[in-house]
Amino acid sequence: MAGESSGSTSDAGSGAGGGPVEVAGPPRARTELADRIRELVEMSMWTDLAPGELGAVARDVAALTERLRDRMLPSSRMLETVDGVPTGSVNDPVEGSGNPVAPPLTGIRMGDGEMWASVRLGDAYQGAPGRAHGGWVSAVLDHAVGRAAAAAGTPGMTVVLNVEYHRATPLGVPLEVHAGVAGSQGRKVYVTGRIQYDEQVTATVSATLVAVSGLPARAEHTGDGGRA
Ligand SMILES: CCCCCCCC/C=C\CCCCCCCC(=O)SCCNC(=O)CCNC(=O)[C@H](O)C(C)(C)COP(=O)(O)OP(=O)(O)OC[C@H]1O[C@@H](n2cnc3c(N)ncnc32)[C@H](O)[C@@H]1OP(=O)(O)O
Repeated sequence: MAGESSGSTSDAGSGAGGGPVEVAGPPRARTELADRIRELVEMSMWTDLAPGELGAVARDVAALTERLRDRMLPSSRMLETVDGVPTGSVNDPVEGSGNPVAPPLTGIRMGDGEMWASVRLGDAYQGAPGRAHGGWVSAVLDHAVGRAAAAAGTPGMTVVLNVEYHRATPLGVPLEVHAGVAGSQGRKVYVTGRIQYDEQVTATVSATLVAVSGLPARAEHTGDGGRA
């Protein structure tokens, strides 16, 4: 996979010069499909079509789903492997640009035990009126701390996630996400992180992860979906 411009990611970790490493995107056709589905979801929240027209749109959507069902993998993309290693970043429900459920994360940069990314939470992610749902804010931070731990070469599972919501996290704007490993003890890896909008930190996280052997220290994009 290494060296391919689409469908593979850079190693999680520092670049040759020690600086952050850009993470390449997945195959364009998969991102495009997921983007169009995201727009569909968002528009379903805004549309004021009459019920009869909504019914017709629903039938159109069902027809598109049938078209996708036409040719299926033996198991869902969530379980796809590359060289026998389970991978997740394209299909991840937080990060994955190929997963329409994901906001997703964009402009991901990996450093040594650190990650940075942007995310825009659209109207579908609203909790309290006009602000992002706290569960999604937590999900973004959980993912960020997982990536930072993996970037330190100690991929693991979150066992503690303490999120503090300092102020409203706004919808529909580019938010900046950062997480970095603060220390470790045995298999436990301590990671802190934050989400901010326009220099204002809206939420912070302090997490403990337990390093689990067998998890990949790098995230690769999946298979050949969308390239054909
Ligand atoms: C995760 C995939 C990473 C892939 C990386 C790929 C590359 C990067 C790409 C993309 C980034 C991906 C980012 C993913 C983001 C998603 C993250 C999630 O959704 S995580 C799901 C929620 N968390 C769980 O479901 C864990 C549930 N817990 C467990 O399954 C077990 O506890 C497990 C496997 C984590 C550890 O179990 P044991 O049996 O191996 O180990 P024991 O001995 O119980 O614990 C080890 C140490 O941890 C402490 N510990 C365990 N739980 C603790 C807790 N709740 N609080 C404090 N310490 C705890 C223990 O006291 C022990 O400490 P002492 O070594 O004795 O000092």
